[in-house]
Amino acid sequence: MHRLSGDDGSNADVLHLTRTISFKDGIPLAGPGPGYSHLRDIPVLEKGVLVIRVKGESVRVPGRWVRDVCACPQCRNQNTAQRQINVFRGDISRVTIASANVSGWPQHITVKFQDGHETIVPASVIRNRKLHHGARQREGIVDVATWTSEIQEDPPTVEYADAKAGPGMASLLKTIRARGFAFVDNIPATPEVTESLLKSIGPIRNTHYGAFYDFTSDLSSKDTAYTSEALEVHTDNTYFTDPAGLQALHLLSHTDGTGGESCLVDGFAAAEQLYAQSKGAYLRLSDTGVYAHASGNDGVSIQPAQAYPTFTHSEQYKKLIQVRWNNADRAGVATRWKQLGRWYDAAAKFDAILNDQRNQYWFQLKPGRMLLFDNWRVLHGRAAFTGKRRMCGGYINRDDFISKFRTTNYTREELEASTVTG
Ligand SMILES: C[N+](C)(C)CCCC[C@H](N)C(=O)O
Ligand SMILES: O=C(O)CCC(=O)C(=O)O
Repeated sequence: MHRLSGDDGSNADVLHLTRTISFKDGIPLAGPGPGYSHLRDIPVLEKGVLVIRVKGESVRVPGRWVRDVCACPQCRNQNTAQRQINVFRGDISRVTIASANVSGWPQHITVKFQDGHETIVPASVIRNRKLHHGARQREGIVDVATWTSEIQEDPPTVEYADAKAGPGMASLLKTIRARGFAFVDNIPATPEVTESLLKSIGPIRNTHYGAFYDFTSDLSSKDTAYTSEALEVHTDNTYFTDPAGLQALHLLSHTDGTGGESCLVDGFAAAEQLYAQSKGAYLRLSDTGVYAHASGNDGVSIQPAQAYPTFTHSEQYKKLIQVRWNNADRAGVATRWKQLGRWYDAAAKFDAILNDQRNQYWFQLKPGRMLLFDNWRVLHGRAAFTGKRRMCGGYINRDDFISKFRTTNYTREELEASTVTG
């Protein structure tokens, strides 16, 4: 068991995600037992809190969880299956349950919130909340310089003419390692040149969106990126076991309309702020796995190999190496019922930091200025827009990104010294 100091200073046992795998006849039997298949008792409402009985124990269900899992058209995009609400802020974060209708049990319960919103919670959703249960060269470590909105004064920028190869490419990738992103200026505003530059860094990852992407708001892929809606800041690919390391966005055109401004937040800076604000919350987001999904496209139902925490640390260097955060694509929190409320409290703190304008860098992308950012660190979002907006770019694997950084910034001897003996 991994003991955490809870926000209220209490010792909270948080089941560490490392599972005990016992081998029987060579067949690995992994993980904890079945979910709440024994959930027979009808949930009851006690003073506005839904209470279920699990293994004879009364468990309080966080109201935010009930709303968070609401699958009605208002709360969940019926085309993309993505969440369209944010239970961490605003009125919705404070709503309590007014009544619960259990006439549909054991199939479902219908919960009515104080704001009048009704949520049908299938019993399967409750049951299925199973307990899911060396060197600097080698890792391409550089001194990380975190930033907040002041980065707008002097955003990291490299000229395309320099970035194409050699020292310019080394400088571009070192800048991204240190700051989390860089603009490539005066790049020809064509998909061909954009793709070529990306390929000079590493292979473009092929996903269910295709490889090099050139998209607009036509829902050609069932994801809200393919709409004209606002996107709150997020990291991409939280539904992949291995989210892309680099993401490129190059606006090719935007006609007959306005909006679509881009926003970046340094996830490492936000994590630092959370740690300073509440170590308990930071640790909670470091030790609680979160599932994510990509389910909109026909024939696509992607989930990561396991639930990964919001903050991942290098076991070797005890450094924060990855931030994973996507409110729309989140699919479930792998923790006990009794810890769920604390996760939501910690997540709400982190969401507030991300949503603090002092941490947000807003700018308008334009043709000829490509954005390249570290998708393991920097969150990105956009404002809603009107008109025709065409964006292109691509994903590059984390390992390919670090590989190119290393091979352009270190000599072969340094690399061999750190790779073989580090
Ligand atoms: C970049 N491209 C437009 C191809 C896909 C965007 C996918 C966005 C997805 N919700 C995620 O967060 O990963
Ligand atoms: O359209 C944009 O500006 C960004 C879309 C987005 O967030 C993404 O492609 O991941």
